[in-house]
Amino acid sequence: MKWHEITISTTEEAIEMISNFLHEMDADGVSIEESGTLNKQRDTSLGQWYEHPLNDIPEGHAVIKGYFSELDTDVEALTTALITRIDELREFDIEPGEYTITKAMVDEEDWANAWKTYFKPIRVSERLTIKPTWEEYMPSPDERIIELDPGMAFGTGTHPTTALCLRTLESVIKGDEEVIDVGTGSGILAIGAMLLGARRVLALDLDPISVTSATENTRLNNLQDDIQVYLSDLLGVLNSDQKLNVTVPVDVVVANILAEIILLFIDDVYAALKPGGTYIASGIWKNKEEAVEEGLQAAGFTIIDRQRDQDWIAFVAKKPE
Ligand SMILES: C[S@@+](CC[C@H](N)C(=O)[O-])C[C@H]1O[C@@H](n2cnc3c(N)ncnc32)[C@H](O)[C@@H]1O
Repeated sequence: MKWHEITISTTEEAIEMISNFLHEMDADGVSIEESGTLNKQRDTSLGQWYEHPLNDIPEGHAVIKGYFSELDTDVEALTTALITRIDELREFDIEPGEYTITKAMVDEEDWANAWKTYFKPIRVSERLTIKPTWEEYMPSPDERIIELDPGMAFGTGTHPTTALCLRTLESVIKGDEEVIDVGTGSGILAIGAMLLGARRVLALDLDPISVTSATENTRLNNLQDDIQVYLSDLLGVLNSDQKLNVTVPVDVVVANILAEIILLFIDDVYAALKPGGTYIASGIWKNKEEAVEEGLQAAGFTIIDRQRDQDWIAFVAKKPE
């Protein structure tokens, strides 16, 4: 099936109103891309999580796209109505700038895959490179390749929190560890841990789309015998009678989840680790740094390192021997 894609290049301040207009005009889908800055503070009050692809949109600008069925859309009438409504924004002190509107026809397939344009091989740490499955790449002899098709799941490696975890795993994994990856998303950290020398990884996520994606990526990297992917709310699966591929307590737990969630289950992580085990806690925006630091210490952990990327922090904490 084909779709009309209406693209509006405008200012950031006009995003909310223009995307509302598109919804009111019965768009079947609306996508918003802002400038490639990755460090903006976002509303995470409902647990929302944002991953922006890098792009070439200037700071303060945005590109909004609305998708309308080719079957029942009068695209000329729709564009005229849209221009009228955008021009009216100035009366409400919202400046859409010198906006442009362009129209195109796209296949459903193109629409679902548009984000892939920005996802290129990226060397994320000394030894690890993330390679989208559809890209050609010749690694150097010391590089280990994470083959990835994240689909709708989080975890392309372009987000600072993922990169922080992979770099930290590189210093923590010495060989033969059993690891639990909580909130595995695309499975990227589980795969990274295996490539760095871990023996086995239990990869958990609450979201069925992530479980499917992580399972597929595990297969793409030929690690299906070493990584077990489960649908689990945090460490919930450890309390079930499910047969697991790791023996709890384990050597390493890694979690790249929002600070609010990290704080919820620190005691469970502590219990799931061997004495001397390591907890890599990431996904922490700078305004929650102190709270997580206090939470880790209150649970009994010793903080041995903290890494930063932009305004994000990853803690490396040890359970005493
Ligand atoms: C920021 S993404 C991290 C993905 C990947 N590990 C990475 O580092 O790029 C957070 C993941 O945690 C999962 N998640 C959120 N709450 C969860 C919960 N209560 N239990 C398990 N997974 C959860 C989300 O579905 C999402 O896949």
